[in-house]
Amino acid sequence: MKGCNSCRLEKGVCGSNCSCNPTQEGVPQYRDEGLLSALLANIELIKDARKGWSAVAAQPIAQGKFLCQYAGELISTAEAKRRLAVYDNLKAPCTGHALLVVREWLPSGDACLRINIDATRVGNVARFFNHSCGGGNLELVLVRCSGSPIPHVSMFARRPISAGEELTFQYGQPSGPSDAVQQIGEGMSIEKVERRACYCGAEECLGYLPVDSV
Ligand SMILES: C[S@@+](CC[C@H](N)C(=O)[O-])C[C@H]1O[C@@H](n2cnc3c(N)ncnc32)[C@H](O)[C@@H]1O
Repeated sequence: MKGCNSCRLEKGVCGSNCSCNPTQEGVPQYRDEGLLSALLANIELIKDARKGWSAVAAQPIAQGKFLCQYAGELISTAEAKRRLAVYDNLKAPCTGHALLVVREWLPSGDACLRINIDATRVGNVARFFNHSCGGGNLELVLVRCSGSPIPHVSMFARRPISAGEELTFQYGQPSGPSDAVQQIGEGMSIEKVERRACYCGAEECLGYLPVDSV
């Protein structure tokens, strides 16, 4: 199926929000949600042959420094499931979706708030942060501003980061009790989900990207 020239998704997925510009093929296109211009002074985008676009620190970043929020379309779980099914069926090079699913668990571990943020077409620089099986150098913190029931997914440096280091975090990490792992969705077995090779290079690398939870 012929995909959109810019966001690389199939035409049906590439909707009215898409900022595709066929004349700039190869340049990642997305709608800047405000923080990007300030961040670009400190973060560079480079293209890796196997991982696609990667964000790299242009100068040292102190431990604990706030980098950005994970911006994107806040969508329902039903819509997230629909999109993930489409994304999972895309063949290379149409592989780089950026739909983040975060769960905020109650302390009891009995229930959670599921937050689905799709930065595939609309987002900020966070959509270029790749996965590391070793935990990466960024951590996601759920920050709730007064009056808002939905927390912001905020990204901080979890250790000092050197200039030239790629900015990564661990995809698929639960936010809550350690046994509250993400589940493969009902009716799906791990064999039915195409595993994508991971090239994070961490010692702990499992060889595959975490499977998106549906
Ligand atoms: C949120 S996007 C990150 C930016 C992406 N590299 C791009 O070019 O748009 C997530 C996608 O990047 C790729 N990716 C991220 N981390 C990776 C890794 N460790 N190894 C291989 N591919 C990776 C996968 O295609 C994944 O679906």
